[in-house]
Amino acid sequence: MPILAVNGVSKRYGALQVTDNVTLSVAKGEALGIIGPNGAGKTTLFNLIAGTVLADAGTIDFDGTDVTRMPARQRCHHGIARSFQIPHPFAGMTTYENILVGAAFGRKASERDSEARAVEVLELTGLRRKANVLAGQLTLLERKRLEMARALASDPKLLLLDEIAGGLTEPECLDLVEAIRQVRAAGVSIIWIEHVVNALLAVVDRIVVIDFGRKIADGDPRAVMASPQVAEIYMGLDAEAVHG
Ligand SMILES: Nc1ncnc2c1ncn2[C@@H]1O[C@H](COP(=O)(O)OP(=O)(O)OP(=O)(O)O)[C@@H](O)[C@H]1O
Repeated sequence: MPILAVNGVSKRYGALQVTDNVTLSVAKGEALGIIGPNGAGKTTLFNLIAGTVLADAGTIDFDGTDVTRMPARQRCHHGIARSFQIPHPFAGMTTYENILVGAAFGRKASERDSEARAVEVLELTGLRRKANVLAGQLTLLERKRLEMARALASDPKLLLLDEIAGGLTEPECLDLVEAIRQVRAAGVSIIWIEHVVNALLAVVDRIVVIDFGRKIADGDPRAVMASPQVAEIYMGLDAEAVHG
C-alpha cells in the first residue's frame, strides 16, 4: 500500500483550474520528484497534500487514512511535513530553538522528547555546529537546511520539499543533495518539487511532470526527462528566459 495516494484531485481559483484531476502515489520510502513550468500548479499540489488548501474534488489517502477533509495541523500530526519555497525561520531565535518549535508543535510529544528530536534533527541535517547561531545570521545554504530541519522536527513519514535547491552554488547544491539522501536513508518518504533538475536526478526514484495543473508524465526519471513532451516544456521555459 502506498504511503500517499492522490486520486483525481482538482482545485480551481475562480476561472483558473490550478489542479486538474491529478492522480499520483508515493510508495513507502520512495523519493518522488515533481517538475513543471512556473505557475503549473506544483505548490498548489503541496498545499492540497499538506491540507492548507482543500480539494474541490478527488480524495487524498495518507498512511491508510482518508485525509481529504482533514485540517493541516492534524495532517502534520499524522506525519505529513513540508518546507516552504521561501525560508521564513524565526530570525531572532537560534537554529536549535527554531527546530525545537517544530518538534514541540508539529506532533504530540513531551518537552524532553522534543528536545531529543531537535538534537537528532540537528545531526541529520548537518546543523549541529550551528545550533546556537541565530537563524537570521545563517547563510543561504544553512537556511535551506534549517527549512528542511524544521519540517523534519515533527518526525514525518512524508516530507514535502518545495524548491529547496534554488539559488545555491553547485557545491552547496551537492551538499544539500547529500543531506536529503540521508533523510531518505532514515526511512522518510519524500516529494521534492525542484527546478534544479540535476539535483533532483541525484535523489529521486521517479519524476512526475505537471503542466497547466495536469499530470502529463510519471515514470523513470531519465525516461521522463528524455520524453518529447518534457523537452518541449523546457524549451518553452528557455524561450521565456531569453525573451523575458
Ligand atoms: N490562493 C490563490 N488564489 C488565486 N490564484 C492562485 C492561488 N494560489 C495559486 N494561484 C495561481 O495558481 C497557479 C499555480 O500556482 P502554483 O504556485 O501552484 O504554481 P507552481 O507550479 O508552484 O509555480 P512556481 O514554480 O512558480 O512556484 C498560478 O497561476 C497562481 O497564480
